[in-house]
Amino acid sequence: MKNFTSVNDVSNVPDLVDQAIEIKKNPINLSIGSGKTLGLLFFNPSLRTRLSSQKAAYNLGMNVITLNVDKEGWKIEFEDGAIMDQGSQEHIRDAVEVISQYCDILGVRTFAGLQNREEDYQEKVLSSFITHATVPVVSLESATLHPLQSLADLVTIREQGIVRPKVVVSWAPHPRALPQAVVNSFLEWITKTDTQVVLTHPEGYELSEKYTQDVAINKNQDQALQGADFVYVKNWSAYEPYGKKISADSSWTITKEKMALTNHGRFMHCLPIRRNVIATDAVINESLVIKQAENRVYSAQTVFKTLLEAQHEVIESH
Ligand SMILES: NCCC[C@H](NC(=O)CCC(=O)O)C(=O)O
Ligand SMILES: NC(=O)OP(=O)(O)O
Repeated sequence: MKNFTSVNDVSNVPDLVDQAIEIKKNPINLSIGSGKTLGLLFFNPSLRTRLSSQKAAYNLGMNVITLNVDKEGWKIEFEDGAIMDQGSQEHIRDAVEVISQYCDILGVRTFAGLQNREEDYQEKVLSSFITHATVPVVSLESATLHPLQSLADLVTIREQGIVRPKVVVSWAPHPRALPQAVVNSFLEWITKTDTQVVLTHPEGYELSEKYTQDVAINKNQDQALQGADFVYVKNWSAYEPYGKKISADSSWTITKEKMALTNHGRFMHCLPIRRNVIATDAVINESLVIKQAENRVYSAQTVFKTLLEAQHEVIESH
């Protein structure tokens, strides 16, 4: 593994899930990361990703340096060849080459701007990091994907021990327009496992075909929920017209009554969650959301360990 930015960086998804479950049993392994530094750069807010990545790094004996670029950094320029006589103060090329010297793994969080679909789906910011970094780059949620979350979600599902579960992925209402990253990513990871996946959303919330081609879609939420073992819920804004909120239909909120349609289904959400909008308190309080967040530590730790081991192999082979 060179970078960790999507499921395509992983050769065997079930194996990686197994590794995370093994690490969770015995998480402290201080030797592998001793003397190594994890750099974390945030262009957007975070609670779980920031803290679980730090905790994972500490479990491996690493040091951690963090910069909230949006609040504390210089204003970054992303255009090659830009004449920087306006607002931006530092070019991404210089920033990333400098940061690469300070760390052994570089994590980046950069949400979709939701203004320009092409720019977001080309992963303009994350791609600049990959181009200019001289160390492995880990996505801490990018414009279109959130692989550390998806790995933790697969660990959480596997821990329930259900053979070939039915996993229903449902849209739910939200007061703001949100990115498609979490749902895109979950779909590309869950379809690499032995599960039956059904996606449900209102008319107009179709995702990019890239992420839905192997997925059954049923736009009747009640029908989709029948027999579900897991109900993975997320709001996202429209892919077309891009980034727009086109419904606030509260009949899509997940309630106890909706969960009663499932096969004792377990509710899942990446957090943060708008309570009594996405789902009711009663549903969230009995859900897997806290376990998902717990598993973020072991998902990050598995990825950092894999990347550190790959670096050791390169050094030894020289
Ligand atoms: N990292 C987890 C999700 C992050 C982001 N949610 C948010 O921005 C929610 C903010 C709010 O509730 O206003 C998203 O949907 O991609
Ligand atoms: N689920 C998740 O990524 O949470 P944060 O945005 O708080 O990191």
